[in-house]
Amino acid sequence: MAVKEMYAVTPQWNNPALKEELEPTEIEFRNVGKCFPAKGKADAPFAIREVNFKIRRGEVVSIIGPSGCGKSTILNMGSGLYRPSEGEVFVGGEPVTGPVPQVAFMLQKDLLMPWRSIRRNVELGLEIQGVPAATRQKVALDLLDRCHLNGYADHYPFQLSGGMRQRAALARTLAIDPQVLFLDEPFSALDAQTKMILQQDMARMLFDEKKTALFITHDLIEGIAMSDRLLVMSARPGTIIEEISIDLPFRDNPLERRKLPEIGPLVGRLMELLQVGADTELH
Ligand SMILES: Nc1ncnc2c1ncn2[C@@H]1O[C@H](COP(=O)(O)OP(=O)(O)OP(=O)(O)O)[C@@H](O)[C@H]1O
Repeated sequence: MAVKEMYAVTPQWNNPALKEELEPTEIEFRNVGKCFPAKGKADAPFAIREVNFKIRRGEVVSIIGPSGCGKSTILNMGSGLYRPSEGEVFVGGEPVTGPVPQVAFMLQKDLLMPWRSIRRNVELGLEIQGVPAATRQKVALDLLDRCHLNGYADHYPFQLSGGMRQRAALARTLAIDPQVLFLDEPFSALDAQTKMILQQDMARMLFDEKKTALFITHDLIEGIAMSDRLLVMSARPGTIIEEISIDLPFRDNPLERRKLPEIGPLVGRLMELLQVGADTELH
């Protein structure tokens, strides 16, 4: 049975019409294109073209697509680091014309500062905002507790495992209390089990605090387990070729969602769209 047929009846827990009524649009890309002019070349090829999508407040949406199709470019435009060459980007209903304060980024590399303790790494964004030391410390310790790093506040990054460092990076990302999170493959450097545990923590926090997240992943099951919706992109110049609603329970519990029988057909559909194995002979 085709995936589209399987989900023809939209269940009550994830009725997009209901959500549309309740939640405003948080992120919108309207006909967005981006080209990067190369030195000495008159015409710059487009990296992405005619990218259109809307994300409502509290939704988690994953972008899946082949390497180089422009996923990070989309995140960089959403956070105001890059300007579109054509079209418009909106966050929180406002056009993005520079760095957006209510947005935070989390990357594959934790980028913790080696000379700062874990607590002082988490406090960094608040320090830049001029938040008093006592408040910063309270926020940081509370977040470290929620990220299961209780007792590691005075350690330095080199004393932590990869998974713990990424937990610290998550605490730092959440410290400024952003409404929107741009997550660029935050778990891809971790081993499979640590990755699943961190996905679980992240999913719970995003759900409990109704954060809006745009998430890049190459891991198809991770995208399905963590998201309300998937945006599937074509190869360069990247554009969105399909939107898939993940009408499954447990958006706050990816460990449970992974076990659902619907995951297999959804992975199959994504593999078809991404043409995984199409030009490879299997022996
Ligand atoms: N600052 C830049 N200057 C020039 N070209 C760039 C720049 N940033 C991205 N590109 C180009 O734009 C295209 C899309 O890059 P991007 O990093 O967004 O892809 P991606 O889908 O995130 O890739 P991957 O999955 O491999 O991380 C690539 O061809 C890349 O070389």
